[in-house]
Amino acid sequence: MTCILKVTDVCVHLTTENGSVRAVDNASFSIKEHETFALIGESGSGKSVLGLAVLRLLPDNAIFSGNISLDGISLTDLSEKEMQKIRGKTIGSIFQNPYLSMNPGIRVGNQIAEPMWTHLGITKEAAREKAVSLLERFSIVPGKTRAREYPFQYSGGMLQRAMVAMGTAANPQLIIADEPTKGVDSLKKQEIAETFRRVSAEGCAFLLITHDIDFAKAMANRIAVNYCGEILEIAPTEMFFKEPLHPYSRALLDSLPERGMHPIPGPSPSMIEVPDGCRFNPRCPFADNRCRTEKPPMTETNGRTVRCWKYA
Ligand SMILES: Nc1ncnc2c1ncn2[C@@H]1O[C@H](COP(=O)(O)OP(=O)(O)OP(=O)(O)O)[C@@H](O)[C@H]1O
Ligand code: NI
Repeated sequence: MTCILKVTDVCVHLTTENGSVRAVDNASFSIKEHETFALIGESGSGKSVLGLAVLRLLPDNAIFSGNISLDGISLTDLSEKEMQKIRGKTIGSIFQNPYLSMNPGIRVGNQIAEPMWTHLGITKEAAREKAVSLLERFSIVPGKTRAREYPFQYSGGMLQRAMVAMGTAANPQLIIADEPTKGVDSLKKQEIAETFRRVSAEGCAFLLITHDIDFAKAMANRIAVNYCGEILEIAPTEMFFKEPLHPYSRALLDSLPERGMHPIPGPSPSMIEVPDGCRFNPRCPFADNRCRTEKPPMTETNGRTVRCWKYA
């Protein structure tokens, strides 16, 4: 299967008064066509920054290095104007808060139609018609009436679905969904899962950023575990949940309620003064001298990739 997204050795450091925040370091992974790839890990570990790096929407204080290519085109070399064509067309994005992502003063139908007339080169009229059918596809009925309504007239779940409709309007090849289930109840979560599956069945790949591990488990083909700005393990979902290899992955799963809710010992590390060697070493029960001084490489082992000296 061909890769749709290829992220190679990406680093994003954010300059602040207190020093440089190492939000993303040496991130490398690729997402295949039709694949859902989930990036999980604790709050502040750099997941969203990595998603923004792919969209080239990093804040002004960000220092970026590395390469990101989409379908063979290096996004890092594109001008902002070229990048705008990619955003919303080839890459769709869905952010956690539908109230923030949707413009309160524009009719929902027009918001969904907009990426189609700007990116697909169809008339506004045709785009509006397509928006109506998209709404109906996501069970927002009757589409014609609903399209003329404003976001405040929608329930939270409907807005979430409308947002997915908007993110998928221009038939993107990849969707970046950042915390799509944050603050939604389990019924709505199921609805989101269903809409994602529908879009995925049509061939769209997903970069799913979430700390909802159950949602990642239900949706993803592969899981990447992020810790303190680094990816520590990438594994096929089933393998990962059956036998996580990295000590942090294990600790993360053991901290889940269904696995006994064992907290991970020790505090989360600073993102500015990051630990030497393996970033997890201060909290790792297996850490030895080398773990404290030398950074482990990403190593292929048993069908997955792990950044740990135990497997190097
Ligand atoms: N504009 C910014 N300037 C400085 N630091 C920032 C900026 N944006 C994010 N950060 C820092 O970068 C780090 C990574 O943040 P990020 O939002 O990517 O984490 P996350 O894994 O998505 O967390 P969450 O699960 O809470 O969304 C954090 O330490 C955060 O405080
Ligand atoms: Ni985030």
